Amino acid sequence: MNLSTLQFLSQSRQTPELFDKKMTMALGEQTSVSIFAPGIIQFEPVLAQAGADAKGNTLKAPKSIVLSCGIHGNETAPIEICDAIVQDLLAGKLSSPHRLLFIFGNLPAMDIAERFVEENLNRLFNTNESEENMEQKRAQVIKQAVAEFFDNENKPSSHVDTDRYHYDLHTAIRESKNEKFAVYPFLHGQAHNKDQLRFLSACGVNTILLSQSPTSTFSYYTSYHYYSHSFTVELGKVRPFGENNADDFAAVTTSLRQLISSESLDLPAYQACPLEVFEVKQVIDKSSNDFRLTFSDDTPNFMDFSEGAVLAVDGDITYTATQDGEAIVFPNANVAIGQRALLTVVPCEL
Ligand SMILES: O=C(O)CCC(=O)N[C@@H](CCC(=O)O)C(=O)O
Ligand SMILES: [Zn+2]
Repeated sequence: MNLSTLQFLSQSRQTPELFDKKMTMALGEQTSVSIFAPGIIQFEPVLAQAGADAKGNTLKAPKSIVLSCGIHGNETAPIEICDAIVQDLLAGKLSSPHRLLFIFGNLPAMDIAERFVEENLNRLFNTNESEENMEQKRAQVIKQAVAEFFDNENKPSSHVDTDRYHYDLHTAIRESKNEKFAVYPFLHGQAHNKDQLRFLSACGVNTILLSQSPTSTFSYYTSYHYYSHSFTVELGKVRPFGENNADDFAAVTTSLRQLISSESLDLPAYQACPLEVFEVKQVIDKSSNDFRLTFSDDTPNFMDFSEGAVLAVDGDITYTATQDGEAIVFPNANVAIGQRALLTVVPCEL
């Protein structure tokens, strides 16, 4: 296989059978490339594997960085950003001192421009190992690739001393008052990392939601099992392939490329970052086909409500805002029964 002419994403979508077996190849003299499966590719610096440069000097340990996109097939902007980065790495236009794993999540859903084919892939990152449909099978393949990449024999002892990173890139169904935002998965009492928020701010992501409980999302999975600095990052609104405005993604594209290509980053001070932090107040699951939201489909994420305002009705159950300023995020009445249909958030201090 000629890596310099490989069109990794488009060939993964068009001829996935090419990548059915794991393969490892050299990319020039500096980089080893492993393809785990269609849409899953790793880049690893050869010298870093040996731990020393040509003169025998010990090298700084490389970061291990996972960039995932297309976990929802119609969230195209992150897919386009990661596709361009992978193409530049393969063509030798970009190089990295770090270990990189790119995951293009739901390839069949990309082809039909849908969030998923049979089941929401971002609700399958838990201990369940069923393989009854395409998304369940894909979740197992992704989990296996991540396990090999992070290699828990060398697991850090906490989130404090980790050099593992996972940015799961998405776009949202609705407009958002705060256009770019990130979900910081529940850390089970460990401290939130301000350097990570500085990096997200450099990406143009200045709104952070602190999750308060375990979830079955990909970012919670890597955070919990591998102690990576993990985030679900929402970069804007869902649009079809080719309809994303590159200017809207310039800061995140530049910052991700710097993260990949530099030993260390020059980030603004935490105090200088215009961050707004929220904590999740209510996680509202749909429990019946009678579930409905009380606000219109064009109500944006982060619209806030007064205490007592009715947000959703589910048969006999009425969900209301519990305090003034409680805001809605990810409202979706069309989810499967048992799944999250709405989050509410309130401002908080880190
Ligand atoms: O806009 C929406 O309603 C959904 C956008 C999206 O896919 N969000 C993620 C968030 C995952 C998390 O909470 O960490 C999802 O719902 O899977
Ligand atoms: Zn998504």
